[in-house]
Amino acid sequence: MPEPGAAPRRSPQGVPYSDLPHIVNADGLHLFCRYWEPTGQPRALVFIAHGAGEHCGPYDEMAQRLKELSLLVFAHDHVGHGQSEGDRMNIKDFQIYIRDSLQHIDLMKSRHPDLPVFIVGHSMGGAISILTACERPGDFVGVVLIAPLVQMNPESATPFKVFMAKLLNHMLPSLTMGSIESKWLSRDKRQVEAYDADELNYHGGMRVSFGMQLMAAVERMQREIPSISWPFLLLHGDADKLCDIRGSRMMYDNSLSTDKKIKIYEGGYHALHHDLPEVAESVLKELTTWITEHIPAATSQEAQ
Ligand SMILES: O=C1N[C@]2(CO1)C[C@H](C(=O)N1CCC(COc3ccc(F)cc3Cl)CC1)C2
Repeated sequence: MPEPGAAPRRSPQGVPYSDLPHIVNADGLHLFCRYWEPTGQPRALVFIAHGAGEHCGPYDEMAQRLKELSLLVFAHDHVGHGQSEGDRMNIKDFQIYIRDSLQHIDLMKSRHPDLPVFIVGHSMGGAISILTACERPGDFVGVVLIAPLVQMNPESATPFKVFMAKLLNHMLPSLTMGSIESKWLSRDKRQVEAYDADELNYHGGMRVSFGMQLMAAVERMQREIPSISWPFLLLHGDADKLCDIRGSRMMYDNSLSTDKKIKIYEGGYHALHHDLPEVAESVLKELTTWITEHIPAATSQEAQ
């Protein structure tokens, strides 16, 4: 409980967290949460991990489709994103995103101990999803990855640029590099315009220190992927300029998982779930079908 008489903690947009669904992370930061709860008995829990600079609001359509299938969907804005506290798109350790995701997942599991759990992650949220599932390999029935950040884009991360980023990180960690070029998110101009107009997205430059945390996460995934054995679905566009498709191909080829599927979208841009309408619809169908097919059949006592 807050100190008596203390000013209420407010979101970056000035809304008291007492008026918003939220959790408080291990560092005392308030994270804004969203929940999509089906009317009847839920069949599974689905955690959605959003990407860098965005927030969990744009996943509403996806979450509604999952809710219609009696799945209980939940998400939060990562530290420093959207309506959560924290320096905008800045993190001292990528592990914080994973720790917070596990905190929220554990909270929902405590409320629904008998439900299977899935994770859906996009881009940096895909990296968070992969590393979260690696920390708890037995906890998740399946992981769905939409254009996950697995490998650096070799054009933008040449050895020279990586060397310079590491050097700059020691000298000027708060120096900003370029911002996320929204034109590469989607071939649908309306989606790009919506992204650019969304004030909950971060449109500033990416700090060198944040880039370093992303690189560290990429290096950690390279080490973890050969021991991955949990089920996953990979969806990636082959015209993705923000997260190279070679990362998804490498994960598919080098993981131990026997239950894995990769679907490549010819000409698809980065945010496939917000790409051309026919692609976005296909992604929703692939994702909802894969998840429902992976919900374990009810055991005899559950069926009664
Ligand atoms: O619909 C959506 N998708 C979003 C936004 O809105 C795209 C964004 C997202 O998460 N990424 C796209 C950019 C990428 C940059 O990567 C780096 C940059 C510097 C560096 F030094 C090392 C790396 Cl790895 C990270 C992943 C989420």
